[in-house]
Amino acid sequence: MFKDVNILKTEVLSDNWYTLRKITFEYKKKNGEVITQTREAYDRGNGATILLYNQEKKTVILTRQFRLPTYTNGNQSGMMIEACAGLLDKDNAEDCIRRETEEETGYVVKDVKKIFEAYMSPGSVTEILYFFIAAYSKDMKVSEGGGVDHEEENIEVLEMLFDDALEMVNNGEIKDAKTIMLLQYLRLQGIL
Ligand SMILES: Nc1nc2c(ncn2[C@@H]2O[C@H](COP(=O)(O)OP(=O)(O)O[C@H]3O[C@H](CO)[C@@H](O)[C@H](O)[C@@H]3O)[C@@H](O)[C@H]2O)c(=O)[nH]1
Ligand SMILES: [Mg+2]
Repeated sequence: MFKDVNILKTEVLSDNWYTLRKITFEYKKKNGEVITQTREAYDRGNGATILLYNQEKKTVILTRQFRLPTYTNGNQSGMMIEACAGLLDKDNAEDCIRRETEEETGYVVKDVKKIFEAYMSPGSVTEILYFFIAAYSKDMKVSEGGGVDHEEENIEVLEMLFDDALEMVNNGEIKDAKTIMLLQYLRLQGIL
């Protein structure tokens, strides 16, 4: 029986660091007509991201790092202010985000709360991103953070007032989608 979607052919166009596939498929439209389409899909795995917040100090922890793709598309310095995030290895999203939090920010947080998940670029990138928040305090800081040396991550850790971060969304200094979603979530929920 023909389903609404039927994959006919998958070609790997590139599998250097991540995988770019060209997929030809049949798709049944609402009116019953079956059409054949080809689409490219970039598979870089799935990811997790977290916003650390402190309700007493009214602060959040963010990171700053060079992001080459943005440099090629209008971001003059290539630097991006982002919530801590990382790609899932074989571990689940919560274990991954705890590990990334320690590696990138130097904090070992206690309770992490999953708030939602989202496809960040559904027309071209397969990735689903798992979103978390966690309270942080000074005593949870165990190291400088900054990322893993062998992965050549050069990550700066920023602690800033939540209101300043929201203002940076308004004035365009923060332009990363996951970070904007997390900051807005904290305000919408009345957490900060
Ligand atoms: N050598 C090499 N390294 C790469 C390449 N592509 C990425 N990397 C490096 O691989 C590391 C991956 O680090 P993670 O912390 O695991 O992932 P991330 O790049 O921070 O990903 C997070 O942010 C992305 C962008 O917002 C998200 O898409 C992703 O889900 C996740 O949240 C980074 O140091 C990155 O520079 C490549 O083509 N070659
Ligand atoms: Mg990262």
